[in-house]
Amino acid sequence: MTIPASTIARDDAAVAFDGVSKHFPASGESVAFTALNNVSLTVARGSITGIIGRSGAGKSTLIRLVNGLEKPSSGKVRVDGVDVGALDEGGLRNLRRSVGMIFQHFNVLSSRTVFGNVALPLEISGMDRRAIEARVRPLLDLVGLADKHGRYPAELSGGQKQRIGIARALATEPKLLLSDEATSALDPETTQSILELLKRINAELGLTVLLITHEMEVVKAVTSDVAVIDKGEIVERGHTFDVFTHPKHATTQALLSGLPGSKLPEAIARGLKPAAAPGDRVVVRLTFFGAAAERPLISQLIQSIGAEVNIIAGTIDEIGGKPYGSLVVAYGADPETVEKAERFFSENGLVTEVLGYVA
Ligand SMILES: Nc1ncnc2c1ncn2[C@@H]1O[C@H](COP(=O)(O)OP(=O)(O)OP(=O)(O)O)[C@@H](O)[C@H]1O
Repeated sequence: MTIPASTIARDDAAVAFDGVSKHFPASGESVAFTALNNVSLTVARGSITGIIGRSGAGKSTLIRLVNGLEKPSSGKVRVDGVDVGALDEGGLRNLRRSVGMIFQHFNVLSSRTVFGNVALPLEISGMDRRAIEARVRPLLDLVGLADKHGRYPAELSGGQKQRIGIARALATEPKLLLSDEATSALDPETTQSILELLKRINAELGLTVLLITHEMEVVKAVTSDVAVIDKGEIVERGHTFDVFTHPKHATTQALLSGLPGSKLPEAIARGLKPAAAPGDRVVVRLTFFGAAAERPLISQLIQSIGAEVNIIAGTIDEIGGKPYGSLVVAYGADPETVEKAERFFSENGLVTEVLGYVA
């Protein structure tokens, strides 16, 4: 049964998009464009929710609707139950204080120290000096910049600049943090440390995080829930573990194929054939989760089919804290072996995908 988005209780939703479309009218040289088409989506309070899509899919437009930088052409965006499109200037100012945002290029002010950058939104809101000190110091501790409070951004690394961005976003004690490709300009190691920080903030402060990204690695590392956006439409959504282990839409499958560990060795990929000739071997990807990840599956498979099994590629990983494995194996493509193997896979609850055949 499908529950219409409009009847879902709002209480658990930090953000709710209800049939949201966004059309940009033609102007000058550019033709009219529909950036979002009838998007319905809820972001659960306390979750880290990822929205992933390719360049131009509509991610930034979606996130800009949340803090009122854009208004929907139709439909409603609610933050904490409040209809963003109906807010006046004062309402929008209040909303933006309760919604923090971090950016790909950090957007820190080079003329201000680390402390001065984090203090800025509080100065603007008219907070007195002592209260600002009391608010900013613990935030610098939280993001690991306490010893850098008097430094200027030019003296800091990209990861440290993003830590300023995060502390500044948290200064007004928001309930929701929006992250617009916040790790896209960082190297993989720094990305991991920033993602760890976001996870800690989510757990310790109970802050809801809505992040947009084009990187599946980011979604895998940090989110509990994910929505896949393609050409302005949500094409798949769910718990991150479920979407990663059973991707249904071609866009999700394509985005996942870029993850390290999911690729076949080049030499094998080149030699794959779509149909078997006599004596060929079938190449199969096995995906296993939870308890299956801890069993000696390959030795059991060899016993069951009574034939040789080659291991071609394999990866063990964690998605949303749950173990997950992917193994590519090859065995005889003769009907008897294939039937025994399929029986073994179904008895053991393994998800399988035939990738092709090799000589
Ligand atoms: N103000 C605007 N006027 C006209 N078209 C726009 C406007 N803003 C965005 N678009 C178009 O809407 C589409 C979605 O843009 P958006 O920036 O939301 O995509 P995105 O998924 O965030 O992409 P990227 O990852 O490249 O930033 C794009 O084709 C873009 O050209």
